[in-house]
Amino acid sequence: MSNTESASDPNAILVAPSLLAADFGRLDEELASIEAAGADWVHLDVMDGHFVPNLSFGAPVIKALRPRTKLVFDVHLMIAPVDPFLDMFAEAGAEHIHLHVEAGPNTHRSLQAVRALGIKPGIAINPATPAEMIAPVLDLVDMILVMTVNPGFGGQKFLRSQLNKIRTLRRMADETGRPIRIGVDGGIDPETAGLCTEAGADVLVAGTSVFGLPDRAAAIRSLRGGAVAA
Ligand SMILES: O=C(CO)[C@@H](O)[C@H](O)COP(=O)(O)O
Ligand SMILES: [Fe+2]
Repeated sequence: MSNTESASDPNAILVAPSLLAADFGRLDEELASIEAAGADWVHLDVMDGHFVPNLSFGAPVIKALRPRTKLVFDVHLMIAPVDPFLDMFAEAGAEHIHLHVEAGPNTHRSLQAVRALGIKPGIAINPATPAEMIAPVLDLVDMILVMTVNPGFGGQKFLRSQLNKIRTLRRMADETGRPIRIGVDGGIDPETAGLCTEAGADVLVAGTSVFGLPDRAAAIRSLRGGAVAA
């Protein structure tokens, strides 16, 4: 199934390769490779060296990449504070913005600001944060991003402890009566993809298991295969 066909199906499992694991010296070629390989979205990890102990790239890089691909820009902000930078990411071409429930005390305000900019809001949640922490903002989001590693780095080991949280969040999301996608981010490979989709996730964010393989189409097929088999 092509990227546009699967992305328009509300029941489809979507694959969002994380550019963090790409070759930063050839980002436009790397983007082209995942677009041709059938990726649904591209996941863009923004790190500030404060909310997480690493730096990646910011709005200027995202803006420069925007004309290079038709893929949906799924931006994961690992920054605190968030609010002063939202306009910048909107202007850069973000179509989704995930901000962390742990990033500040005014999560409602931040999510409302994302929506007001015409961007789909997502709430990201760290492994040590209980599912209930995002109950008060579920009516404001289109997506939940469950961190299945502690954020800050690619290539980490999947935390199985998050599977119960995915189940709980799937129930909470369904109870809203609105379609809310649940993404999983960190250590996702064909095996862990299956565990996550079985628990209720429907977006697979994957860096190493896509960009670490020379054949990106085969890598994305394997992720979808793992998910379907669950
Ligand atoms: O947000 C993050 C890390 O903080 C992720 O999006 C990683 O980029 C996923 O990388 P892999 O675990 O798939 O290598
Ligand atoms: Fe991410």
